[in-house]
Amino acid sequence: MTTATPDIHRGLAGVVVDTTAISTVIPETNSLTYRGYPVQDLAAHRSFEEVAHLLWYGELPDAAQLRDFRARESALRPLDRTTSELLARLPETCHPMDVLRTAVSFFGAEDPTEDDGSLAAHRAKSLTLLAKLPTVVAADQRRRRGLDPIPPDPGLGYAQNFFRMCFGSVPAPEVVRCFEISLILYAEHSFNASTFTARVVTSTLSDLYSAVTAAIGALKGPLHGGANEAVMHMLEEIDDPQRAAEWLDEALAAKRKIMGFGHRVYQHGDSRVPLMQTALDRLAARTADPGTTRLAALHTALRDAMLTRKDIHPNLDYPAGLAYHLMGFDTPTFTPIFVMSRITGWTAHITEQLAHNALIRPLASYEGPGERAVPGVGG
Ligand SMILES: CC(=O)SCCNC(=O)CCNC(=O)[C@H](O)C(C)(C)COP(=O)(O)OP(=O)(O)OC[C@H]1O[C@@H](n2cnc3c(N)ncnc32)[C@H](O)[C@@H]1OP(=O)(O)O
Ligand SMILES: O=C([O-])CC(=O)C(=O)O
Repeated sequence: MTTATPDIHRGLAGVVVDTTAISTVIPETNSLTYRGYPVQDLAAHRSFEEVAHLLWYGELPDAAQLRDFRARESALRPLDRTTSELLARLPETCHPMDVLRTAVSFFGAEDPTEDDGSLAAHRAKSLTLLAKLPTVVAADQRRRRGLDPIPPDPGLGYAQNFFRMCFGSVPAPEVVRCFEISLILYAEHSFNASTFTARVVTSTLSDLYSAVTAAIGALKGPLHGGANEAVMHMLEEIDDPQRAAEWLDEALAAKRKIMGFGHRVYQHGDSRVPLMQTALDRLAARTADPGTTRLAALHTALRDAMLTRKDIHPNLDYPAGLAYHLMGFDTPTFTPIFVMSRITGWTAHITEQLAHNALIRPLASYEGPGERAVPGVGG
């Protein structure tokens, strides 16, 4: 008897596994919409809080809804003492993504409604994570700099408060705006690896904290969210704009993946890059510092060389990585900032998965040894 060889979809490339009403990526036109709205228009004209509301509730908030959303979010920002003490005890040798993963896992252990799968409970947990994650990220960056945490300020917006908790002050509005644009662009991207991870965990009817903890693990990798940090390490390694092309030739000859380039879904450029690049250019233009000018020149030179040699375009991590550096964040803080944003998309997907759940469990084509006897067993 012959059995037909099944089609293998390694990496699930091109496989449509479910429907979603949250966002759509249209690779043919390089476009991305959240609940139908073009992400570029949202990023240019709306706040991150408004976009979070849109992703969770399906509509942009009116003025009263936004006031209520902001009040509830800002009230949830402080960490309790136990969490602060626990996180302060984690080794500084671990990556800040490990701290964040541990924090979410601990929030789950502390939450008395952990097993309440209602929509209201899910929304409350999602808001709690949105509010508390920046407090964790900022405290961890300060700890690594030998500084005490700065408590959240409920009078400040999400982005402004994060800057204040990190650095003790809020930068110029153009800098905050650039950061907010990055948060909006990072918020949601359909069935990417970390979101799909969250959906897989949710599909077993596990809890929201477990799904988010797993998603953080998936985002950490350099082929996914970890690339925004890897971009900065790469720029530091190349160092000189004049060396960009030569470095690239050597890296490609060595079969290295060039961080911040390429995308599973977009073949002709990431829809979010032009807006983020413009925001980055504005940020770089704010200073005459020679180090910034050099980094910006190197960033452009590497992008141009990659396009000439491979016709592979930058993804969002390429401009976002350098933008976060210019804003003053430490490189290991970049991917945790991505988490602070993508938590909105993850939790929207967790809710959607639960609303029409099917256990996610694909098949594999076996290619190991044929059936054989365990030594010493049988005749
Ligand atoms: C927010 C995000 O998560 S966006 C993604 C962030 N990740 C990165 O920037 C890491 C670098 N990029 C990559 O590794 C890839 O482009 C991915 C993982 C993002 C997408 O990968 P896939 O869809 O699986 O495509 P795959 O890796 O098979 O690439 C297809 C071809 O383009 C090449 N390619 C794609 N991206 C790159 C890159 N960044 N550097 C060098 N070559 C690349 C591959 O080597 C491959 O060439 P081949 O057919 O000659 O073997
Ligand atoms: O969609 C993907 O594969 C990666 C991702 O999360 C993004 O680009 O924002």
